[in-house]
Amino acid sequence: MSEDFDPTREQNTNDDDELKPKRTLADLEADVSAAVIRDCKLDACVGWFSERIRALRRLAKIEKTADWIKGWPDVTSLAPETAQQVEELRGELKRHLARLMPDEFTEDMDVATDHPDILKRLERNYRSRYAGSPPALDRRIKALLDGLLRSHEVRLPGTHPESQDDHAPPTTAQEEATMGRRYFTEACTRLRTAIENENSSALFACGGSVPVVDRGQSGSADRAAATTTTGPVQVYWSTARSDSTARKLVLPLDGLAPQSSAAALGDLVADCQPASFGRNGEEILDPSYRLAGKIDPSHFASSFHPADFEILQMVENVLLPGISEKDLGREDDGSKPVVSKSARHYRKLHAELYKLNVYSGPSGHFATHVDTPRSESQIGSLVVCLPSQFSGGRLTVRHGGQQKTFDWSEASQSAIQWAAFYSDCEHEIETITEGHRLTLTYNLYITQAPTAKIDASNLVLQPQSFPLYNAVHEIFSNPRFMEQGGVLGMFCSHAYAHTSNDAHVRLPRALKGADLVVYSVLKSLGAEVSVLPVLGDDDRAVCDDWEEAYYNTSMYQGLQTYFKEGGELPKIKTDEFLGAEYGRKYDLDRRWKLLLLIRRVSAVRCGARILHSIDSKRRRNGKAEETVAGRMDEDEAEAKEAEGVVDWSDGHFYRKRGTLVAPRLWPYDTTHYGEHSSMEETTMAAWPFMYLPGITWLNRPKHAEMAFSHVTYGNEAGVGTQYSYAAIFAAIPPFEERKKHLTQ
Ligand SMILES: O=C(O)CCC(=O)C(=O)O
Ligand SMILES: [Fe+2]
Repeated sequence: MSEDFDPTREQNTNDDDELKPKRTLADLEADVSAAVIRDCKLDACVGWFSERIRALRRLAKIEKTADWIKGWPDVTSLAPETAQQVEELRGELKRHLARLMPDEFTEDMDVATDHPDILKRLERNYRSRYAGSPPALDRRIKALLDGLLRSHEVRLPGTHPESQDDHAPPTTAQEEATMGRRYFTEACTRLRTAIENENSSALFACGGSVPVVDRGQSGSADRAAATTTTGPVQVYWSTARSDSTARKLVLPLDGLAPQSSAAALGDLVADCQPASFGRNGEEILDPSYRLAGKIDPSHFASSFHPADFEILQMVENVLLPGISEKDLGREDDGSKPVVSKSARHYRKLHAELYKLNVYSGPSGHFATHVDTPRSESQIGSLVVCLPSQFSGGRLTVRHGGQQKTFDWSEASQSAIQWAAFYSDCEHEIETITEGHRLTLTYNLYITQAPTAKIDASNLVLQPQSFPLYNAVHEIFSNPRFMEQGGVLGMFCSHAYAHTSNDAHVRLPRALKGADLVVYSVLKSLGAEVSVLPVLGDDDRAVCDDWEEAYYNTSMYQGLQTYFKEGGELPKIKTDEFLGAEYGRKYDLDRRWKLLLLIRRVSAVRCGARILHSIDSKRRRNGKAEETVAGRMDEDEAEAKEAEGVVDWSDGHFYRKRGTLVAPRLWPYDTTHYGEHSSMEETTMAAWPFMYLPGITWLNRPKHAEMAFSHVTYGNEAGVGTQYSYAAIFAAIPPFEERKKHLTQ
């Protein structure tokens, strides 16, 4: 779409009056709202009826004839009892219509003859793809819908008795609104800062060392020393070319025994194969990127085991907060373990030996990379550096603008040193200038039965101990902040395999670092929290309905006429998926409001664009007054002021975009659906999502994951790929409800 596209170009007139729009954006918003509300009410009534009539047919075991597919069966051909039931349902439909739209419908109307429009809707509904088995809605997405609905309901035009604050002097009400808005923006900014601080202080890597002592002197009876120090380490290896007898190396080198000599170390180094690394799914050898040797675990063994030194417990304490000695239920004296089942159950690490690597001076190194996860449950990597003299070779791990460096050269001869970090953290090994840096690498997996029930509020056992807690507590304590409830969205700080088959059982349990803190803090303060995928970048959703609408000529031309000539509002194109189904089981009023909430309406944004074009034309003619362009600029300035915080509070709910959110974690998929369908329909078929307006986003996405691929046809066949982002959503209860969580 070109910025200077000017739809009024062909009009070639200088007459300003002719160019002056007959309607304003506010007119359009009001008209669109009215039209969409009417549509939602109609659809809700029709959907309600349609479900009942379908259930009735199934119950009466009647075949699905054309008659029924129309949703309006001919009662004369039915058994009297069924005919009566159909009539009762029709009566109910009329009552519903008459109640929701008294200006248009009455109870004594004849739907079939007076309202063919309703019959058409009915048939469409009856045929709809999801008519049979609507996807189940889980508790968490319901909480989001509730939160959004509650926070918008008061602002939806025509859904509440107008002028509640008619009695208050208008200026006071206005001031109050402005102050409320200012507070909201300011509170969101503070929240965002608190989350960022949490991100930057959260640990993503840890390390330690185990000094090598001469066991002959320290004595082996000392049990404490057994876990805090180590004797020399033995490494056994074999190679394909050597005979079957294993070779042996004892580290650190003592230069006395043949197996602890420079020659033995030289043998091991010589028996290594060049170490590759993964790039675009391929194993690559590129010494400029990685210069190292490796031995696979099938060809070596060592006397070192991380479990002997409680290294895994230490890593668990840092990378899986929530698991501590205390949480594991050990009494202080270590005697009677009182197992807190939940804590023990949740998050433990399992280490799997992956490689022996040797980085040798003067040029061994490994440039910045991220370790390829070997499975969806891999959460991190553990590197154990065996005692062997070397210089250089610092390991630096980075996450979210922070970094941690492990310099093992100084104690390289005298200790086993180790580091562990989350899998998605970038890291690099600087050049080894001298000696040999030998490491054992382990993949760290999170272990629990994937079916274990999750109550993630317990994951971080003391959410109160985090500074974020105080920030959230304070903000939640203010009735100005989402007084009616609302929804906060935060993109995850770490990457997760969130489009894997079992992601929905692993998350939120596998949340890392600050993500878990955010999750637990919000949860402990009464929010309903979930991790869900978002398609596309916050409000700039993947399926650009704006572009679609822009080029949808009938709507576009209709809107032009609407503005220029004061014509009728064109038919409003809307899109919502899962609409009726998501309203199922709710009462009728809730149902139409839900429809209204999740319906994607692009007419207002399309109209704003058209007005903008007209404005530019008029400006060029030198007669601009207060223009839409000016208003859009103002909006933009306002948005900037909020620094990306999307604020719903102005109530112009068709002017801002919503977010495409999948109602749960879907696995990656591929589809051929794209052949004759729009991108949006294809997305819906492969990866169903909901359009949710009014989420307050506190940050921007960081890690994308492939959501689905689709084969495209048309001029050129190809494969398209859609990405999604894991985000934490918090449905914030209304002030009155959340007060009870704020007592501490
Ligand atoms: O040896 C190290 O410090 C890190 C090794 C590493 O990054 C790897 O093997 O992927
Ligand atoms: Fe690595």
